[in-house]
Amino acid sequence: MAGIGVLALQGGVVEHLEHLQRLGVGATPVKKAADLDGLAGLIIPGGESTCLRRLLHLYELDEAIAERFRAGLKLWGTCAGAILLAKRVVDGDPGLALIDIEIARNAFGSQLASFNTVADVPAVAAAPIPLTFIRAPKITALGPGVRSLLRIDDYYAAAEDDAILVTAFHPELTPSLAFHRYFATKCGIATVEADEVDWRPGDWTRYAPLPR
Ligand SMILES: NC(=O)CC[C@H](N)C(=O)O
Repeated sequence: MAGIGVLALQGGVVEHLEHLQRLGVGATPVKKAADLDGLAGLIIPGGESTCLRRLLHLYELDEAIAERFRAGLKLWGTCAGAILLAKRVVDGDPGLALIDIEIARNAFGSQLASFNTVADVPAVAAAPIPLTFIRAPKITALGPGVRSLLRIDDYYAAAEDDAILVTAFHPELTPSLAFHRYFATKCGIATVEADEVDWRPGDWTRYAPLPR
């Protein structure tokens, strides 16, 4: 069965694998090009985008991912992963440069400006979704062919084209499985019913905002 890989060089890997497993989706850590064999989708996790860009190059995974992408591999970048997938990085160098968006790194300020919020994302789930932003970027412009999934204030927090999903936040660090289910569907992979972790806005504290 085709599954979904999680790039496992640096950053938030385990939490993505666990969310996929809760949905009954085959989940594989990807450390080298051969690990991409047979995958329908790849998640590029959050972490540190300059570090990830260098590691992708060092392990020759940048070329391998671009090649598989041209052959139909679907991609989802969360936070640093979204930065790596963007064609334009404000004041920075692009990485894989595969989706026509502009993105600004560290756009909320320092790590202390990390925060949780809750938003309606009608294309992804009927109920509001919890969102965790950690020294997050802002998606500042969308090219033709890219759709907004969530706009907040002056930025896009989630967007997609036909083959790539990008989120400025970290769904894998929340109790919600909605974005993982959405990406699995985009990859043509069926998910199991429910197993949605029960939560109510305001009562999930695992990643509460840091004290000032
Ligand atoms: N949570 C994250 O992935 C943070 C991204 C990080 N600030 C960067 O620019 O690489």
